[in-house]
Amino acid sequence: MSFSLDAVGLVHPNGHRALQGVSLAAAGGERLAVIGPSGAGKTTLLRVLGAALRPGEGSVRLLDQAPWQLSAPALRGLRSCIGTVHQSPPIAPRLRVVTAVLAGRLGQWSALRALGSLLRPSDLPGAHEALSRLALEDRLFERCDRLSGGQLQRVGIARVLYQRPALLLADEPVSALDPTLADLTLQQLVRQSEATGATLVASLHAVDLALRWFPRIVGMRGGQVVFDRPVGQVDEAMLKALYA
Ligand SMILES: Nc1ncnc2c1ncn2[C@@H]1O[C@H](COP(=O)(O)OP(=O)(O)OP(=O)(O)O)[C@@H](O)[C@H]1O
Repeated sequence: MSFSLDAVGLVHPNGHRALQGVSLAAAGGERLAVIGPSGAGKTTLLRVLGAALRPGEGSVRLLDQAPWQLSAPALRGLRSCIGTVHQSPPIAPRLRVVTAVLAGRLGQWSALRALGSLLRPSDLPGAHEALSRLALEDRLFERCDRLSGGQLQRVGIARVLYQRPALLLADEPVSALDPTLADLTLQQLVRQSEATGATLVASLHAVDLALRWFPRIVGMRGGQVVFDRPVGQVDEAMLKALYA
């Protein structure tokens, strides 16, 4: 199993319950889209899958490990095998695009190599290849604060493609992109999953994109999974009820 959640519940520090009784599992290489209205708990779910949030209830296994029973170094090692595409990527504004992309492998490199790469980019062909998949190769040496929101979002995705994680999580990965780029970007995420065997979980507001690119659709509402079906079994009535 790539991940499995059993009866997971999570209450945020302000007392707001974001997840309740969530059970969900996926085998390596599966591709799931998580859809549902704003506030349904999609981001919270992805943060649990990224070992960034520890739920108060239920059990979590990620890449065959129980993250919250690991030592700190082992947890860091597990996190380096999980890649997250954020809605707004956490990228320092003054960083050059090439450095931001190469940072995808910082967790896998020795401290010396990581430091060296920050000072002098060590794998230009790798960064170029990841950026060219998102039509951004001409921005290799641009500073990140000179990019548009959509370009920055694609740099964040190139970084995760370069990382080559075993579990690839994408939180609204195409929210800042026009329809053509959104399609190209999802195609690249799917290709990555096919080429590397990575499990891909993406939260999406664009239901049409979820249905086009993902074989399995998970509907969330009010912190709960309300359906989990192969795409061919998701119909209009289910979508209407989900967003009602
Ligand atoms: N850090 C936090 N502290 C307190 N409450 C939070 C926090 N993060 C999320 N929430 C609350 O938890 C619920 C689920 O939020 P979450 O961001 O997971 O939903 P979502 O489905 O991703 O929403 P959206 O589609 O708008 O991004 C919401 O009611 C939200 O207000």
